[in-house]
Amino acid sequence: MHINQNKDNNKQTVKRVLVKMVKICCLGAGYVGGPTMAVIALKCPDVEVVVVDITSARINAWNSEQLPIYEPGLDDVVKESRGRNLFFSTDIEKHIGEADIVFVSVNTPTKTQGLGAGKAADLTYWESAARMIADVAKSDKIVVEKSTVPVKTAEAIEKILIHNSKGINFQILSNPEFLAEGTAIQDLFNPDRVLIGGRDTPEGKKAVQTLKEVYAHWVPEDRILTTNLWSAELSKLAANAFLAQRISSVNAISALCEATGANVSEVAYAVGKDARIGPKFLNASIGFGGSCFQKDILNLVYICECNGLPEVAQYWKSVIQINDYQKSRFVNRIVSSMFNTVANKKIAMLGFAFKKDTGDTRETPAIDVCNGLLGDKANICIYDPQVTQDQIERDLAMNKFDWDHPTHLQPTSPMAVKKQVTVSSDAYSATKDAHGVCIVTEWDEFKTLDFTRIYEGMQKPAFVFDGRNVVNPEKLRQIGFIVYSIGKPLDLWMKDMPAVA
Ligand SMILES: NC(=O)c1ccc[n+]([C@@H]2O[C@H](COP(=O)([O-])OP(=O)(O)OC[C@H]3O[C@@H](n4cnc5c(N)ncnc54)[C@H](O)[C@@H]3O)[C@@H](O)[C@H]2O)c1
Ligand SMILES: O=c1ccn([C@@H]2O[C@H](COP(=O)(O)OP(=O)(O)O[C@H]3O[C@H](CO)[C@@H](O)[C@H](O)[C@H]3O)[C@@H](O)[C@H]2O)c(=O)[nH]1
Repeated sequence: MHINQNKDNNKQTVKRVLVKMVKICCLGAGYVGGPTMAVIALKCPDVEVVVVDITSARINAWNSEQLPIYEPGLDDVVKESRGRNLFFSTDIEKHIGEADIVFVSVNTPTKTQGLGAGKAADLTYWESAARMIADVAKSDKIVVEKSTVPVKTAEAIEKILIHNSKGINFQILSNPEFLAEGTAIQDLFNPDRVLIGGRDTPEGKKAVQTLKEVYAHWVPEDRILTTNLWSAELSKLAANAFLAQRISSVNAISALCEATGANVSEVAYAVGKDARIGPKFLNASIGFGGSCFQKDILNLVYICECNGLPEVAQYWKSVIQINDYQKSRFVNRIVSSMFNTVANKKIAMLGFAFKKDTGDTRETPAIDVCNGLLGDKANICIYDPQVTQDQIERDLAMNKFDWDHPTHLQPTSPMAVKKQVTVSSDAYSATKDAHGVCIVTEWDEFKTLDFTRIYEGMQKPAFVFDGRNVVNPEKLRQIGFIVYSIGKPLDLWMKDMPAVA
């Protein structure tokens, strides 16, 4: 028995040695590439994962104690695998050359110039990644679209690769990412689904199976969906459009709540109790932000227009129009409540990130609120627990859409950093001597602030404008504040004032 056991062990060892270690290279060490690859490395110790990037500062940060992005749980995941089977490098050519599977998770910003400007996806970074893969590849590769791209991008990428292939076989897969920032690690550990689109050929099916085996290390098989390439690409755009549409729907209702005395939290709760609708993603807010929703809907709108579907394009465009309306409605509430002027008044802004638990500020509604208030000559003092002063200053000096390019390629606007904006290291100093406080990010710590202390330090009348419904308006009114909460019955002070000037 002892001898047999040894034989079995030997057989397994031989089997292990014969199975070649799968090597993955990911182009793009950003919010998607970094966490996604860190989780693959953690869950698949038999796979070597190298994340590469053209921005060396980002790679240096991934190799340091201070990771380049803030994401709960990310530090532990990276520390567990880094140096074992997870590596971060700027040697792009070497690692593409050695990889079996190449993920491409580079920026796909909205075009700012030329055909489709303001709507279409800018595929410059994707195309240069594809050309680099074709240039340096010496063996067959599976190329995986991880970035969010227009439908039919795989076809274009395939053409670039095949026309430059030198006899190498490339299989293109679409494997869009559905993680949300702030919950990226739990989303990756326990995804609702993993979607893999591929060609319906024997080679295509084999490539799908290879990628499926990577995810099957920890994702139950029934959650790994396989489709054709175009369905996978379109599902990603459609999922984001549906999610954003829910927010615009509840935000549109929030305006009606304010006009009628209904309470948007009660309405959303009652509506969400319908099992067909469901309770999630119905929080009225100052408007959605983040690098994805607006960009991806604009991209969808452009694709509809290009396919001769103007009515469908208009339908999705209205989701963004309501979002813009919600942001300007918020600014107008602030200005009209404060005697129609905020000139030279200190307004404290609590939060700047586009949602809690992230330091990401891409397309954050805070930028629009700042610009709206600055247009009315306010002095703004900002506090966010995760966003640096440098980032805030860059955001306020940048032109729309420039934020979504690699950091070292971001054009800086000639506009000087605004003198009317200061940044504080805590909520109490930010609100000291302020006329009004606006809450733009739903950080948990804002729920437990000592508002009596804040009230005492402020100018009177003291206003709170809660764009995230994080404070209890009644409790704040008892302290003495005039309170505006999105979609909630209006303070007597605001009853007859116009919501939109
Ligand atoms: N952020 C999210 O939550 C999220 C979720 C799902 C999908 N996506 C999509 O994933 C893609 C990446 O998003 P992100 O948020 O990670 O962006 P990001 O800006 O954080 O990261 C992209 C990285 O790609 C690098 N890069 C650009 N061109 C390169 C090249 N040719 N070779 C190597 N590196 C290159 C950049 O330097 C940058 O570090 C986008 O298409 C986005 O829409 C994002
Ligand atoms: O009920 C809600 C839910 C969200 N938001 C806002 O909507 C924006 C986006 O939030 P969320 O979707 O949670 O974060 P993202 O990281 O932008 O994730 C979205 O965009 C990613 C990029 O494509 C997708 O992968 C995710 O599935 C999709 O949720 C933020 O400003 C939120 O504050 C609301 O206002 N109300």
